[in-house]
Amino acid sequence: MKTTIDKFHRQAKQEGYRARSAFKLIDVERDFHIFDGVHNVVDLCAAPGSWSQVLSKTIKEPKNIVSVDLQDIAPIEGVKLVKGDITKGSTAKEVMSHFTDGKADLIICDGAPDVTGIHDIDEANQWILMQAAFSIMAVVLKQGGSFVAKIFVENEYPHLYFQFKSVFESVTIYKPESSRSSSYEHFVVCKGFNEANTCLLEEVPDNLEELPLTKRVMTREIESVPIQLEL
Ligand SMILES: C[S@@+](CC[C@H](N)C(=O)[O-])C[C@H]1O[C@@H](n2cnc3c(N)ncnc32)[C@H](O)[C@@H]1O
Repeated sequence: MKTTIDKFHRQAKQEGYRARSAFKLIDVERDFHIFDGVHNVVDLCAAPGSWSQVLSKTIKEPKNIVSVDLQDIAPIEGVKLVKGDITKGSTAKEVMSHFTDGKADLIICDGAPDVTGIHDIDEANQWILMQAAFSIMAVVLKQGGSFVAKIFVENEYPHLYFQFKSVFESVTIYKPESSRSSSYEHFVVCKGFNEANTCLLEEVPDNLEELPLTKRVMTREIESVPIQLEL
């Protein structure tokens, strides 16, 4: 396992990426072709910026890449930087202000909250972050678009699959080769967004945390929904 960690870390340095996470997005692209025909992208929770570096190198002109994080991100060629909290509706509105002629083709989110060390709290915080990304996706993604988000809460995968499958043609829960096998992290890779039934930007409250969590609305029957795991 150490060899694998070293390999991606070393490769990131050699190729000028700010973090080894770059290879997780490269793995997703290799296996799902999420960049095909894509020009407008939102990278949520983007600092220090290795996913945005991959986008900057790979997405073809004319491109519009908007990257958001609570923390500052050092400039990346061709990338617009937004400093903001993705749990705030005002951030969704600011992201949209960068798309003057339409919406995004692709939204990606590698969000990870500050770790408290208390497992249940850490899981709940990651879930809230992923749900915030889903809310932004629902107003910013265009019909037919794709969405990729990091997930941690294994017990919630069936709920999550049901939630995403209601608005996407295909949903896969995926473990990239470059993701440490010791980490619980997976990525939900969704393609073919159907924007019918999603809300309008004007309906988004400034604080998304005021909305009830989808997790609490789900019932146990939903746990029988089959999920596609690619481990
Ligand atoms: C694993 S890092 C992302 C790495 C990035 N994909 C890359 O390749 O460089 C997780 C990021 O989530 C950000 N984050 C956590 N909570 C956030 C929030 N509420 N709004 C925006 N960003 C958040 C953190 O600041 C951190 O930079």
